[in-house]
Amino acid sequence: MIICSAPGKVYLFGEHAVVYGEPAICCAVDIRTRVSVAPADSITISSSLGTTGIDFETHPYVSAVVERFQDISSLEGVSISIESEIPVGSGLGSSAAVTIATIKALDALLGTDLELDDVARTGHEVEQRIQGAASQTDTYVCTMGGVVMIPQRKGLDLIDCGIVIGNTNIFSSTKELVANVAELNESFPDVIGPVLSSIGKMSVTGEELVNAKDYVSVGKLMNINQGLLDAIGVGCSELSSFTYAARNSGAYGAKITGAGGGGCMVAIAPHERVDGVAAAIAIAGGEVVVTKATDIGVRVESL
Ligand SMILES: Nc1ncnc2c1ncn2[C@@H]1O[C@H](COP(=O)(O)OP(=O)(O)O)[C@@H](O)[C@H]1O
Ligand SMILES: C[C@@](O)(CCOP(=O)(O)O)CC(=O)O
Ligand SMILES: [Mg+2]
Repeated sequence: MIICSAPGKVYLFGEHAVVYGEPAICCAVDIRTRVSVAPADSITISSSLGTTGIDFETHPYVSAVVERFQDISSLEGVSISIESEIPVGSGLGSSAAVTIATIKALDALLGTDLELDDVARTGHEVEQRIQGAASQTDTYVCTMGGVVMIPQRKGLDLIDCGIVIGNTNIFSSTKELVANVAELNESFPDVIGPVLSSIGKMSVTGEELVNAKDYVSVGKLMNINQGLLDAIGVGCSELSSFTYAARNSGAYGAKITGAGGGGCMVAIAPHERVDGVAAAIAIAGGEVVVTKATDIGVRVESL
């Protein structure tokens, strides 16, 4: 049996705008999805969502990965088992993590010898197929780890501060939220276009600030980014309440991470303020995950 794992991620800046070609800064975090694969007579995919064969209702991402390997190798049967610390449909990149860990595990099992760039590219193609429109951000960051600027694929310094995530536990589908933003952009292109390009400018300014470890300024920009995410309709009252709770208890800054509409917000905070920020988000009703940036991308855990 082969086991591979891949990390989740948070966006410091740029979700949604990155789908329109604007830059984003995304950070791999220390919560992971593990995928085990073993030779078998037929195809079985088993996760907390159920046990199926190739099934685009229950396991769209993993099914699409299996179909890719059927195209490039002689794959007929395999047993795939998924365990994840990343909440599903939450903005933490669970779809990218399960996709990338499955690609790496099947690559190791079938000896297809994919380079890391090929793993990321194949993962992006799968996200595009299932999500409709998808940027390369989640699949690239989850493959490589670290803090990455997209589309430049430039590695930035790992952020050295607390990362506190607040989960609304409201499931939100990235595909739907991306489609909603597209609709808004079609209705009001002259209004939404500049909002998306302003978000992109925050990533450009944010790059230098991250590398300078100026987290006070990074936090201020994250707060501005949050206002613009609200403006494009991907907020909700719980996300707003958690972001204000985090800011009022000493976070550098706080915003939605990922698709929004539910899912998670992320705060960055001085290490000594992490407990206070976590408590404030919990009192506001959030399920809290305290984590840190990681430079460990996809990896083989055991062969
Ligand atoms: N542990 C898992 N096991 C099986 N499928 C998963 C798992 N985690 C995520 N997925 C797939 O990813 C989808 C959620 O992806 P998405 O809507 O992009 O949200 P997220 O923000 O979590 O990436 C799920 O509906 C499921 O198809
Ligand atoms: C909204 C978007 O920018 C990020 C989505 O992230 P997640 O699936 O919510 O973790 C979409 C994308 O980049 O493909
Ligand atoms: Mg996703």
